[in-house]
Amino acid sequence: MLGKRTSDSPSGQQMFKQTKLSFAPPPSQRKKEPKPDIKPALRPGIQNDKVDKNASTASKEPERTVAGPSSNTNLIKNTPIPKPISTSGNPTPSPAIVNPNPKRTLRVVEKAGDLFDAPPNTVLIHACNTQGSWGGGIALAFKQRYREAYKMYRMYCQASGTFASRDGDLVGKARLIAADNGTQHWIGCLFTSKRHGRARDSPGAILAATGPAMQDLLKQIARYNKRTTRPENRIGELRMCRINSGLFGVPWERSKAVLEGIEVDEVVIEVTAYSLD
Ligand SMILES: Nc1ncnc2c1ncn2[C@@H]1O[C@H](COP(=O)(O)OP(=O)(O)OC[C@H]2O[C@H](OP(=O)(O)O)[C@H](O)[C@@H]2O)[C@@H](O)[C@H]1O
Repeated sequence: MLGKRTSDSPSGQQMFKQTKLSFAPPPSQRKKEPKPDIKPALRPGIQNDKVDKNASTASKEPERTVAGPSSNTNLIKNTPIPKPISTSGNPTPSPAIVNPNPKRTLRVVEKAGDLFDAPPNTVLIHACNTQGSWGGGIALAFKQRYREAYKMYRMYCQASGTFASRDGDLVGKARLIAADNGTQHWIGCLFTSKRHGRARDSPGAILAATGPAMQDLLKQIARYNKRTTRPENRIGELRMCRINSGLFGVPWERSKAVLEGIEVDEVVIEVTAYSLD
């Protein structure tokens, strides 16, 4: 689904407007954000006061430091609340049909394909431990592709006091990291297990952490997009692998069910889960 934000602070109907994007200017005309933050705000404990103060408990979304190549984006906005179904001859439809306040939940769309084959401004989401290790599975592929992002992730884990087996409070949280390799991708780290390998959390604990972690990530993305004035810099699409289903050993359908139960309010987000099979 394609959507375009029509102003920095869309309101009312604008939030629900679905249009195909075509705002990407040619490279020569691309402008940087008016106040480019030259600080890599992803370095907790070092350059971002907010992150520094809250590194162990909160996730602060980063600033992308340079306005890079743009692309069509397809941030998923709220779908309009369906109008009540009017049944002729029945002026008072059954409450089962008319829900004045329908719950809106995350949509999970599944596709076959390589997660990394994604356009700019896409968040690539994967499940992480809180120990600072991207040692296997798709995490290792992330590490090989996004070296600096891996360092940021590792540093964040260390700054959060979870390194070296100390108690981690990152479980159930997330970290949004700007990719460093020219792809204009973002990395969405969902901390769904404290440890990894044989010491990973139980499937129940991983599932319990998955919902809050995803919600935390969605908040970070929404905050980033809200404060980013240039549409070409906004995050447009969310993609994930079948999180938790490999080395973490949790059947994908169970994680998917958790994700689909996440309530979303202001902005309804759709996430596409890619798998190679
Ligand atoms: N290019 C690609 N495109 C699309 N899907 C791809 C793909 N490549 C692989 N997949 C699939 O992606 C799913 C997740 O499977 P994974 O085993 O990776 O992740 P997980 O979430 O179960 O576990 C997390 C822990 O694994 C790591 O390694 P370490 O513990 O550090 O060693 C972390 O650090 C964590 O701790 C499986 O369906 C794979 O088929």
